[in-house]
Amino acid sequence: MTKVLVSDPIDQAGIDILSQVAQVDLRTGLPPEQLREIIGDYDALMIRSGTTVTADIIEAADKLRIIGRAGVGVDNVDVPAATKRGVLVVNSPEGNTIAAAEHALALMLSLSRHVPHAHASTMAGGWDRKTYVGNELYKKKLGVVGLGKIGSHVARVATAMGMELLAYDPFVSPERAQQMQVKLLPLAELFAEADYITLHLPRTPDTENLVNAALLRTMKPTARLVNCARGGIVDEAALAEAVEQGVIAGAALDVYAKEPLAADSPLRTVRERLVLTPHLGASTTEAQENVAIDVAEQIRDVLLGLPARSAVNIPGLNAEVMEQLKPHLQLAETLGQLVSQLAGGAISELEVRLQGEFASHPTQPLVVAALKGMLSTALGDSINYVNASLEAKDRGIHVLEVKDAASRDYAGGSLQLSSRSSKGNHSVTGAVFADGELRVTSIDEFPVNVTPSRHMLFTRHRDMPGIIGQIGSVLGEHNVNIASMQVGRRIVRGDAVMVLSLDDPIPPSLLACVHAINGIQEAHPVTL
Ligand SMILES: NC(=O)c1ccc[n+]([C@@H]2O[C@H](COP(=O)([O-])OP(=O)(O)OC[C@H]3O[C@@H](n4cnc5c(N)ncnc54)[C@H](O)[C@@H]3O)[C@@H](O)[C@H]2O)c1
Ligand SMILES: O=C(O)CC[C@@H](O)C(=O)O
Repeated sequence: MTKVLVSDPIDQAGIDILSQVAQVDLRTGLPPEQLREIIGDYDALMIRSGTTVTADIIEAADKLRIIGRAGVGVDNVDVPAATKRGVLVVNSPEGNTIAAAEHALALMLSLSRHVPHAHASTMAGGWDRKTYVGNELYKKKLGVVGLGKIGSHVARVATAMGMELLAYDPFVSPERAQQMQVKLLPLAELFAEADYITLHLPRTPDTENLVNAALLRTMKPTARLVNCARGGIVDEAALAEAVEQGVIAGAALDVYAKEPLAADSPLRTVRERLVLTPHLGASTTEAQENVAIDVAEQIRDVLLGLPARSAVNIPGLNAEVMEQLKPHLQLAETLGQLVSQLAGGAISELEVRLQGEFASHPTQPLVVAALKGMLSTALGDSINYVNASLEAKDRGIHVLEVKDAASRDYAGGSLQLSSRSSKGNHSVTGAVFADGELRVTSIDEFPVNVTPSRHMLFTRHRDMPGIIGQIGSVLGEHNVNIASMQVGRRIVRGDAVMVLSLDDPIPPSLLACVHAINGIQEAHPVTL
């Protein structure tokens, strides 16, 4: 029975989707050691930000095929460890964009009009209209750090509110910024000029403690900071001090370096001008339904053997690409299996050559498929689209990608894989014909026209009378039935290759007899 563990609270709509294909166990708040103990039973894990999936947990996850993060950030998942183990990580890149953007705007308005503090004072019996005089956002400068999905929505709404938009995002083009009526500035200038600063960038080694004491000191004393992105981007102790001492006019945080926020965090001692929420950015009914459906559908699809649309650890290979390139990926995988079985040993270099029309397809998915096929000969089912590139790298396999658009061999182009190993070099070429059929079109540069089949035998031999008959007789003596046969040669009575499609696997004793035939130079059984 396929089993999915849901270890954080998710919307029922997600549970309903998962229940179509699996037994769903909802067990929230598990301590890490307990999660480690039970994870081995599960095929899929669905989480929000509450569960941290460490390398240790992934190590114990013997059956796990997919981790689904119902949200954007996957910083609570050890993605490299998952990749290494061949576990797919998927997220919901857009399901909570609006929710997070609106929370950042809510925090900005809370700061400018002192809403939380005025509320607390009124609830405590007060009627204080002097202390809580605010400021308008209208005509103020808003600095957006990280102009991605959430930052862009904040920018659009803030523009409509009459704010002047500044932004810092090293990956956004001046054209895009101009289109959004946003002035791109270096980070230091943005911090010095803005009246409000809102952070919408990921936490990475580059952005950790980006907003530190020194940067906070460059802000205007009237300026305010909002972080609804990720904890750890702001130095919390430095921020508490800057707000307390009036270095800046206020700050609002939704996310923290360590969550839940420690009881003794210096942030909890700041009584005024600081607004804290407990990671509520994505907590709207709408966003929770969106992300639960988005991620549950991907888990369901992957458990059914279909591709995921938002895979974090297979760059460039989403469901759309996989559907479009399906026969081409199958060809790359098949050629990968063929070349590794022809090589018969550890391959040190693989050249992936996209010829003619093939060169118009994205290279990366085809390379991954070729590596998956190639490595599956030795590693079996443990190799997949997730870990193929990493495994190849770990094994020191040098991968070369060549695009030769000028080649005109087949209408749809062709794909050639060439391997180098201590036992010699081999190459196989294949094409996808108009009917979607795969063909092997050359082996070691000898032209053939072979439809790949489950059991095959490849020989390299002298082109001389009688040799084909002898091979046929040996197969017959071993009760191995030939389904089809192809011979390829470049010159008469020179070297030749033969490809036999067989109905049965080749026993080792048969292979020894084939090798013993006079004129046979190489014989390789292939199983696809
Ligand atoms: N508080 C919440 O509940 C909540 C909810 C959703 C998302 N988030 C967080 O919000 C952040 C943004 O999410 P998104 O969906 O907009 O992501 P996104 O990928 O669409 O945008 C991120 C932007 O940050 C930019 N960026 C990367 N490094 C940068 C750097 N060093 N300096 C400046 N910009 C940089 C990128 O170019 C990109 O444009 C993420 O950290 C995400 O985890 C928080
Ligand atoms: O799960 C949550 O509520 C937070 C999600 C949010 O931080 C995200 O990165 O999508």
